[in-house]
Amino acid sequence: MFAQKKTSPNIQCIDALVPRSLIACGKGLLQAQITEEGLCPLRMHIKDGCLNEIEVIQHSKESSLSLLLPRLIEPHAHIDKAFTWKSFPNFSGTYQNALQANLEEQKGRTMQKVRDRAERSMKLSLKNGIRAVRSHVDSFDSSGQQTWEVLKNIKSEWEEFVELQLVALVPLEYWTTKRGKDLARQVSAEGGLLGGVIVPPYHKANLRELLINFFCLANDMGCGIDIHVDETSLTPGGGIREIIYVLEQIDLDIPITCSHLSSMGLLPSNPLKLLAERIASFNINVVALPFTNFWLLARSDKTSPIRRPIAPIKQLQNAGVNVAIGGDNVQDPWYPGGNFDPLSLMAASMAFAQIAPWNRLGLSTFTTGAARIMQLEWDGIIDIGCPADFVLLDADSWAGAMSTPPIRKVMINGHWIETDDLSLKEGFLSHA
Ligand SMILES: O=c1cc[nH]c(=O)[nH]1
Repeated sequence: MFAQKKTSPNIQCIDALVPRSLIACGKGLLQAQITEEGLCPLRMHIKDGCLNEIEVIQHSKESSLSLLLPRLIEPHAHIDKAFTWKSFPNFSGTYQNALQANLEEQKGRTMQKVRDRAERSMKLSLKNGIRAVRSHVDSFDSSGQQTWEVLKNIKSEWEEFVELQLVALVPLEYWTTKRGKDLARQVSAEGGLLGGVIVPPYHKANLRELLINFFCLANDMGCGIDIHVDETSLTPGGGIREIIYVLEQIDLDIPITCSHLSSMGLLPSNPLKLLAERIASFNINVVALPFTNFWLLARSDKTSPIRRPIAPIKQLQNAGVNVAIGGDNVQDPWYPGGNFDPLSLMAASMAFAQIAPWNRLGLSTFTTGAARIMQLEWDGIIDIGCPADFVLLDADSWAGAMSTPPIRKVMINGHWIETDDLSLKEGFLSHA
């Protein structure tokens, strides 16, 4: 099924269907066919780890080509607690019980346990076609220090294969303490981001003070911010309004990402539009997290929820906000499913949020939008000179790719990766 060949010792070609919305506008590509799903049949010439030439090819209904994408991005994960569901389940599925089980799990954390979970997360990410992961890290006190230490090592061990960004996740109050400030210095030195949580009840005066302290600390340290905001169905948009109130008082020179923004989706359309415009005016990025939100929020024992709290992805995009979609928790007290599979997340997002990958803005939530949030070196646009960093799917249409998570091959800098046996990292790169 996968069509590849070598045309000379160091040039190889892949004939594939490539999303039109990810191809830089090359004059030579204007005559390329475009399928009804927005896919162009192209011959990709790869040399010295980069895309060297893009050639238009003919494609008929009978000839079957595979779908080729830039490797994808996980902009919001928790690899330190992934796979803890078995020991710390949360059968009630409530936010409160998730938090309680999470805190229980932290008490018995060892460095080995964190390493095992993180390695499993990174292996799955690589195998499933992910090139970068941003993980929030429970960073409170001494267990947090140990977790951070392990993940710092994992980050450098994996850098050749998957870029790992780390966000220190602590209560906002922690950033006012001496320990918090020491942690911020450490995170800054290690190139990480500062994080936190804002959920109701919102005590405005106190929250504003905490936010000013947090923003100024991050700014002084030169650290980006990625904060859990409004993961709730109560007081719609209450936390993000306070963030904006504070941002109006201070000047910041750091990137800001708000993850979740779930309750904002419950606002009526006019206030929602105005709030989205204010979010855009402060260049705040948003990461929507449908799996965890649909599982935890708007719960009641006897009714199935009809109105679902989730970031209003399309309204935010229409207002000019950069939005990505993340997988969030994987098999932990916050969500029992998930597998670091971006294709499964894409398929679920079709149902959760009517996000279609043949739509440019829809696809951007997994590709260019997510790359911008993580400030990755490559924006994910397929162009001459871009890295040959691809995932090739055993599917010849978007519908096929979304119906069952497809078998896939992963290429990094022009080399196919052997992902069948992920026990040894050294064995990943196939130089054949
Ligand atoms: O792990 C966490 C922590 C907060 N909120 C989540 O959804 N997951």
